[in-house]
Amino acid sequence: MKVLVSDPVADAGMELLREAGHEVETGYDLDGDALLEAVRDVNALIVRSGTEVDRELFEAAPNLVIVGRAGVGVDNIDIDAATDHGVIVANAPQGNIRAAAEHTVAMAFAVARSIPQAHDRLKDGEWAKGDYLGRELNNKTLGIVGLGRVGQEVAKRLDSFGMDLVVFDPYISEERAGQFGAELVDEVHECLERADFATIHTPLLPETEGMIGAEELESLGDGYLVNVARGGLVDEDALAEAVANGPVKGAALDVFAEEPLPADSPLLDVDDIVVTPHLGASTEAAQENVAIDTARQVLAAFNEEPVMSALNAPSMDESAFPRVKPYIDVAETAGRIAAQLLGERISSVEVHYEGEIADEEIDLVTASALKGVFSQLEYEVNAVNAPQLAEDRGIEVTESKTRQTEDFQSLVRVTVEDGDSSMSVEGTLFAGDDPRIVRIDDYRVDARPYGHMLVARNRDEPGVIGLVGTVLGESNVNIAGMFNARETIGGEAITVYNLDGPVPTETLQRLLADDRVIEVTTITLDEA
Ligand SMILES: NC(=O)C1=CN([C@@H]2O[C@H](COP(=O)(O)OP(=O)(O)OC[C@H]3O[C@@H](n4cnc5c(N)ncnc54)[C@H](O)[C@@H]3O)[C@@H](O)[C@H]2O)C=CC1
Ligand SMILES: O=C(O)C(=O)COP(=O)(O)O
Repeated sequence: MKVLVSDPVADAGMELLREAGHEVETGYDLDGDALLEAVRDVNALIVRSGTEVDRELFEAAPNLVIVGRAGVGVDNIDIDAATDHGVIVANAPQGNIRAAAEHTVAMAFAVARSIPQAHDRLKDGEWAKGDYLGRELNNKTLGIVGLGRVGQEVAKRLDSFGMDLVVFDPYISEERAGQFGAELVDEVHECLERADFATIHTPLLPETEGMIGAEELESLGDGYLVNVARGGLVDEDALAEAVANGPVKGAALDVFAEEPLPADSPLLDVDDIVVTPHLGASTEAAQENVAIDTARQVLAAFNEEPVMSALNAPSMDESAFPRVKPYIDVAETAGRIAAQLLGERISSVEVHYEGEIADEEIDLVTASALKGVFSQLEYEVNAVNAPQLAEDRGIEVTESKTRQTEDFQSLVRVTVEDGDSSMSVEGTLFAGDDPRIVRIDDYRVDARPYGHMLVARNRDEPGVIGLVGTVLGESNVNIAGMFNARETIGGEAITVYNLDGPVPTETLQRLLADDRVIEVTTITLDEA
């Protein structure tokens, strides 16, 4: 497989990919058409915050399986576009959070003690001791906006520096905040009003964009703002104004709405605004961590294993995967057969689980059943985009589970419906890993799902199987195996054939010309 790394990532990650036999190329200066050209034949793209991964890029990269973000923030990646194209987006949500938290603490001290300003003047030969009277963090209140992974690490560190902690985060509980010695408040304004130092740690989302504007800075008053999260969270013009002319005392920023920060940014003109060029994650340890984590996600995607930190695809516990994996294939096959047999547009899909499989995480199995159902569509469907596709088309998807089972250790049943008609297909595993289709509609069968198959519904009369054998034989289609099941003697029967090749359309027409044959459907699956 081919991997393009378009932002600088530690060697440890690239080594892992190379050791696994993959081709890894770097292209740190690529953008525009050069980037689109470079992704044309790649299977994975690894980025940090520097690469804009937009819809156009996904359109230009037909072989892309995964975009790995060697870090936390994915605001530079169009995840909806990735999902539409069936591409996994995975980040590395743990490896750099301590680095980001330490940088936050460093920035708070830097601005409160004017370290960069004093440093510059001393380097210029000036002993400006009398010009700086800083503020201590000790005994002050820290307002944390967003108590997620980084926010929590910051809370732990600054709590131990003697700060009182107030948190605004609408998605966490009071108990959770309490575990970090913090008080949860309901309004961002209250958090900022009480804060001597405010620090932001939310993702950049449409809902959080510009969340700290002129009014919020007014609430902060004579305090300091630290932003090591994302530039777009803060109105930069309002901040420059609030620090230059009051009321805000100072700000320390690692991130900017536009990066690199344009030279004419008003932030650069204000002395009490301390800036760093997005260095929060730039430590040796953090870079090694996220590079390795990202490479592992890419390898998992290449191996069709669950991608643990996928943001747009179902995942599961690594230890459970070996138990669930065979059912992923069974569900896809059952979905594929059910949809092909129904042969109409589909308004709902139900995936039912019985037996031991009912105890497992089955999101990936259901996604795979949907992939099977949609496999006849003209474009590439996979477990990443199939659930989205169902939603986009207004197809209702339901799951049901029961621990009880009649005959098999575990069973997956996929039922597709459109209005009055429906079709159910049940699959299981014999001897732990041998996939079998054990029911089609109301018929119990025992069919091996692979290669070219023919499912015939016919009247249960003598000679029909002979007819099918003769007609297939005359078309030079060899029967590799077959299973016949019937409702009642003389009623309807269903026969499933495994064939060595495809059935020509005229052969199907010849079969249908016999009035004992009610319906014939060909199904194409992967070879065994
Ligand atoms: N400067 C740098 O190099 C780095 C920056 N980051 C950035 O730091 C930020 C935080 O990262 P993590 O803590 O890992 O993310 P996280 O997802 O663990 O935590 C985010 C927190 O924000 C909260 N939140 C969401 N919407 C909110 C709202 N409207 N108001 C208040 N809180 C809200 C969530 O409930 C969650 O607790 C991200 O923007 C990330 O990209 C992360 C690492 C390095
Ligand atoms: O992980 C994050 O969210 C970061 O902001 C780090 O960004 P970077 O990988 O240094 O471009």
